[in-house]
Amino acid sequence: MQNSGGSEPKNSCDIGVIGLGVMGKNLALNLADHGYQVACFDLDAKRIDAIVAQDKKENGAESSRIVPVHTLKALRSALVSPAVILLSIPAGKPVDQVCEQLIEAGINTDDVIIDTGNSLWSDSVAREQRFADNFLFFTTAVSGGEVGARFGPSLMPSGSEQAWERVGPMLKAIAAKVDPDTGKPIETTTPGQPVKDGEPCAAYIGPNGAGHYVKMVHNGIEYADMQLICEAYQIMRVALAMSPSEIAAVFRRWNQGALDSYLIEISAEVLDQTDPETQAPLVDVILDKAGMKGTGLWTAVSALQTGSPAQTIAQAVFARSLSALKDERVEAEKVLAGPAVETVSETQRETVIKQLEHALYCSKICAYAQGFQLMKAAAAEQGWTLHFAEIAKIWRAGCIIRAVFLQSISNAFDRDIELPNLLVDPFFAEQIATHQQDWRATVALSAVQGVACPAMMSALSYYDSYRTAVLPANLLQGQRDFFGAHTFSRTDKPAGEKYHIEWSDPSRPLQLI
Ligand SMILES: NC(=O)C1=CN([C@@H]2O[C@H](COP(=O)(O)OP(=O)(O)OC[C@H]3O[C@@H](n4cnc5c(N)ncnc54)[C@H](OP(=O)(O)O)[C@@H]3O)[C@@H](O)[C@H]2O)C=CC1
Ligand SMILES: O=C(CO)[C@H](O)[C@H](O)COP(=O)(O)O
Repeated sequence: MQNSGGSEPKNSCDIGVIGLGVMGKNLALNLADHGYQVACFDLDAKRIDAIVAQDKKENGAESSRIVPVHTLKALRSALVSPAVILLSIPAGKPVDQVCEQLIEAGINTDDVIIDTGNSLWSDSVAREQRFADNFLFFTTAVSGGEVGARFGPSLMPSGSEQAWERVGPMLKAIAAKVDPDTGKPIETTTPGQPVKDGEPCAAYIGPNGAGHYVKMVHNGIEYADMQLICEAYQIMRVALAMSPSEIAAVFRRWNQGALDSYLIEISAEVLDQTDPETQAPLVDVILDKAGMKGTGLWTAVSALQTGSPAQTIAQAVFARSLSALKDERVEAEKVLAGPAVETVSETQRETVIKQLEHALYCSKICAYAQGFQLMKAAAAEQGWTLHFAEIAKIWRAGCIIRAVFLQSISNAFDRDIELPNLLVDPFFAEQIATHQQDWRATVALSAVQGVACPAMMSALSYYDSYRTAVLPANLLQGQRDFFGAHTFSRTDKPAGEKYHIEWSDPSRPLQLI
């Protein structure tokens, strides 16, 4: 159905979209490219006009494939029954408000509302229960930013299987696609010519909450991946005295190998960009205060709550927090001493860059290992059955962390569905064994040079802790028992048996508690 923008048709649209911001507008156009009739609503009528205009322009047509609607009631009336409505609005209260307004607008109990925002996973669990008598609340977390939403995002759907049966074909259609033979993304950025073949980067994750949890961890990994790349940049910039464009060239080279990823690719683009106003490298005029919307923070909090070690992800969050203390850092630089060292000589440069490439790769393996370990812990806690090979597969294209490396992760979980940690998969264990000396040399160099690399260092400590059969937690347990009678288990007795030393008694007797 074509629409000139004036009429509000009845019962003909396949799907409605509420919220025509960065993501919603592009998801709607993506749906239209796949042949769905889309009714679009936003609080701001200008955004509704804008999507109609953009659609006409992209298609060189007189009329738009988008059906504009100006009230939620009109939106519901425009849709076939049972209806499917996709929300692309800020997470939190707005989602509850719009759900309430949809009830008032006459939504039916068998209509499906899909929240596509970065909602907190526990909110999604609560919403399904809260709205159970009103409609089917479903979610699909989306990754891929503006371009992903337009031409193929990675989707992490969750909710009732009944709703998934209905919305699955639509979500699979608009998702990014991967060549099943190579595992590589099949890309397009041409409006009206969507990729139809290939494996879709959309797979049912599980009950409500599971999809948003997986997306949250995706973002936590995204934070770590970005921070690790930034640390590699900083080491080259400070310790090797390289220019942004020289570093961009290194990233482009790395992008041909194991580090091949969207984030490396865009980092090179950013570093090569000149500021149109000053002609300086753009990176030098971007203020070094990192923003964040919260999903990485939620991941770190969840890791702490589930007792799942995800220090590299947490360090990436802290690195953003520390970056925000710009004024304090400027003052601290004037008074706090760093090491008195020369930058690395030009003759050493290539060796150090090779070591850095391997350090980044090993650290990245650890960040992903932490993310998957966290999802495993959460799945056990929540009773979800998460298919990790499938999750790695749907991250191969469309999303921000898309990378060649995800195929290796998927293979690892295919080899062993119960794999406790990616680090012990034979492929990854061998990769780290091969490259660990370079990783250690890089971390040592950064310490000697006084270049902060919190994520890389924490990843190495994670690796060294994880491979250590006896950690100093034995001394820690002794300390706890000393000051608080917190008891300890013994290596030579069943783990369930608790012991205490009567520390105040000079003879320090051992008691079985
Ligand atoms: N941007 C990104 O890269 C990604 C974003 N996301 C998530 O997707 C969601 C949308 O993000 P994004 O498109 O970037 O955000 P935008 O701010 O660009 O767009 C949000 C849209 O929602 C509309 N809106 C807000 N409140 C309401 C309401 N109560 N009723 C109806 N419409 C409302 C806004 O309307 P108006 O401004 O006209 O008032 C706006 O059009 C968020 O949850 C975000 O976290 C997920 C993945 C990637
Ligand atoms: O979900 C996303 C991509 O996957 C968003 O881009 C995300 O919001 C970015 O997070 P932040 O603003 O905290 O850096």
